[in-house]
Amino acid sequence: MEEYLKLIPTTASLISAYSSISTSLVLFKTAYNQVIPKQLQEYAVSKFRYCFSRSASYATFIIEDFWCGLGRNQLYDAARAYLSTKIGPRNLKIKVGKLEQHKNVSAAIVEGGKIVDVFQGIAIIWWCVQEEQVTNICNTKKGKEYMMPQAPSRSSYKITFDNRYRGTVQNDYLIHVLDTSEALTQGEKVLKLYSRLDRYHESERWKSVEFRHPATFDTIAMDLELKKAIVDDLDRFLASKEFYRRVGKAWKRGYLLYGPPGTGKSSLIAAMANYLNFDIYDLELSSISSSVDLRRVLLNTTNRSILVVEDIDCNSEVRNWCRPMNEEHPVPLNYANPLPLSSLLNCIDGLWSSCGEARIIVFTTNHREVLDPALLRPGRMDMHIHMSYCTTQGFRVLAFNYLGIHDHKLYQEIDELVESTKVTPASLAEELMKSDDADLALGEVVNFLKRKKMEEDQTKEKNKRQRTE
Ligand SMILES: Nc1ncnc2c1ncn2[C@@H]1O[C@H](COP(=O)(O)OP(=O)(O)OP(=O)(O)O)[C@@H](O)[C@H]1O
Repeated sequence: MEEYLKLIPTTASLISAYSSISTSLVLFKTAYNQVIPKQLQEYAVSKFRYCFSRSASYATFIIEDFWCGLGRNQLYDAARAYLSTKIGPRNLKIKVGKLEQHKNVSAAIVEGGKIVDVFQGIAIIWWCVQEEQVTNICNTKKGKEYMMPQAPSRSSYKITFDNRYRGTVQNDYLIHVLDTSEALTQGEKVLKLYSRLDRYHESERWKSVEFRHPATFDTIAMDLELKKAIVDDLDRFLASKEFYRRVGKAWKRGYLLYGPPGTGKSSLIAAMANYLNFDIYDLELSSISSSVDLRRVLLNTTNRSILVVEDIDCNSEVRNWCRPMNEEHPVPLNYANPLPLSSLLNCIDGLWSSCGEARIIVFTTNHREVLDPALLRPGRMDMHIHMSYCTTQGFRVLAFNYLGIHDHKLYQEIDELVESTKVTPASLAEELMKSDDADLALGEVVNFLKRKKMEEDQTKEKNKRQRTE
């Protein structure tokens, strides 16, 4: 035992060993700095780093705001939301702000800022990078300076990590970032309405504005059974991801809305978008110059969105989708290089079958009867929705929207008039808006309907006379 005790160093001997080691280190450092030239020192350090980096090499992923010029990079947006939760006291300089729809102030890292995240024991370093805007000042032959147009500045995130964990980062960590950001932003989504400039402006990208249309299925005045059928169809479609995957079809649904102007086609699209929480892409076909352009435009739309092509019977590019001219609906043909219907539908089928996410396309027309049967064929547009003149059920919905009433003594008279005239919900909505007082507003509706009925009766009488003459 005594033998073993002798081997344990005393406190005094430990202190003396510590002081001699630290003195030697200081002496070594001084000698190293004084004797070894600076260049040689840097060479030694770089060699040391090289040896070290061979055992642990670092990989870098770059996440740009736009993905290969094709569209917005979802991962970039997700990273921004994700990183806002990772900001800590070490981030001395951060950006702060608040959107109208958010309850709290949000934070974001500044350009050049760094965040260290740990996932399954792997350290992942994030950098926020912003490419400088390039302003080129050029000289003309006459010596005058002029500014070249500025390229828009691009933002990106850079992540660095030990390359040995590349698979985990690529397959698990980035999915974790996407999932976390989705959970964080759930319920905060502000719908967007995207549109494009015409083909003469160099605008490849969609421009968006916030979409805050108040229409919902509750406020749409239409046949109740038809309304229920649309809602059920949308629900079934959303729940059928597995079905579409199994049968190898693009997870998309097409709706053709037809009916006279002012019957609520645009309102129904807005109600669908609000119900599904989908953005809207308003595609003006006259802005498309070729099939290649169409492809690029469609690639730039995001998943879970509604692509709308309004008034397809009026659109010059699709007039060849219409039957030849007839007296009632003069539709001139012979447009130069119109975009064939098949191009649009094939392009949609081809592109959307690989996106794996729900997409909806809506065509609207005031004249379904002039459309090419190819568009009306089953399988092209899944559901044809007739937006009709106002019905008595529809009027009840409108009256509740505008006056907040379920019943009124004038309803019986209004019902009879509505059933015997062709009035659009838009024109009735206009009458209802004339007063907040239900008696006055409904009085205006009765007068309007009586006038309408008289006009219609007169027209019928005139037509009858013309036919007998
Ligand atoms: N079915 C409806 N239910 C509720 N409101 C309606 C309905 N139809 C029309 N309206 C009212 O009339 C306005 C115009 O209707 P909307 O633009 O939706 O009709 P539309 O059929 O798309 O017309 P157009 O063919 O001219 O584009 C709407 O803003 C809304 O206030």
